[in-house]
Amino acid sequence: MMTGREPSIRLQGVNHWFGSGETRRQVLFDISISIERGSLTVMRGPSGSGKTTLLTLMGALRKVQEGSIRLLGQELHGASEAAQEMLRRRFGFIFQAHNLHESLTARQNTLMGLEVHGPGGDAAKQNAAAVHILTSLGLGERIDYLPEKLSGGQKQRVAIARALVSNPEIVFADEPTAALDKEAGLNVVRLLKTLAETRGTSTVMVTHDTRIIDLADMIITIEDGRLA
Ligand SMILES: Nc1ncnc2c1ncn2[C@@H]1O[C@H](COP(=O)(O)OP(=O)(O)OP(=O)(O)O)[C@@H](O)[C@H]1O
Repeated sequence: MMTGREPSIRLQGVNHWFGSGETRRQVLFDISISIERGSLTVMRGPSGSGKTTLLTLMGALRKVQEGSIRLLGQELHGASEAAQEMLRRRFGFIFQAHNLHESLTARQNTLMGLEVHGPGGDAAKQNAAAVHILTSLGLGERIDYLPEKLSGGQKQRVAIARALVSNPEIVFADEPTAALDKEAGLNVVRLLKTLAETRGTSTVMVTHDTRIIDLADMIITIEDGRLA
C-alpha cells in the first residue's frame, strides 16, 4: 500500500535497449526521477528522444531491463506479469489511438474503464460516475452518442473519461490534448489538477502544449535518451 512519504514513481539508473545483436541500440541512459503523489509531471523532448519508451516503462507496459522502477511502493524490475497487471489496474492510460468501441455509446465506453476492475459494484453509482466525468469533460449533451457521431476531439475526451472513471492512482498520458482545441485541452488539464488535489492522483504526461507545461509541477526534458 501507499505510504504517505513514498513517491508515486521512483526510477533509479534506468537503461533501456531495443533490438538484439548487431542492431541492439540503447535508447534510455541512466534515468533517475522521483515523482511525488498528487503532482502533474510533463515530459517533453524532440521526436525519437525516448519519451514514449520511458512512459510505457513507468506504466508497467514494458519490461524493465536495467535499473529500478518503483511504482506505488512496488519494485517493477523482476516483477511477475501478474504483479504488473495488478499494478496496471490502479492506473489510467490515455494514449493517442483512442480505440473506442464503435458499437458502444460514450457512456458505455466510459463504463468499460470500470470493467477491468472485475464484475460487481453498484451499477447506479457506476453510471453516475460515468455521467459525472463525461459532463466535466464537456460531453454532457453527448452521453448517449455513438463514436461515429462524435468529432475527433470529443472521441478523445471519451477516451479520457474512460481512463479516469475508475479514480486511478496514476494517470499516464501521451499527448492527450493533441486533438483538442484550446478550451477543451485546458479543461482536461484542470480536471487532472482537481484529481491531483482532491484524490492525490499523479499524472505523467507527454506534451508539447505550452499552456499545460505552465501548469506542471515538474518538467522532465529528454534529449537523446538522457535527462536534460
Ligand atoms: N519497438 C522498437 N524497436 C526498436 N526501436 C524502437 C522501438 N520503439 C522505439 N524505438 C526507437 O527508440 C527511440 C525512442 O523512441 P520513442 O518512441 O520512445 O521516442 P519519442 O520521444 O516518444 O518520440 P515521438 O515524440 O516521435 O513519439 C527512437 O529512436 C525509436 O526509433
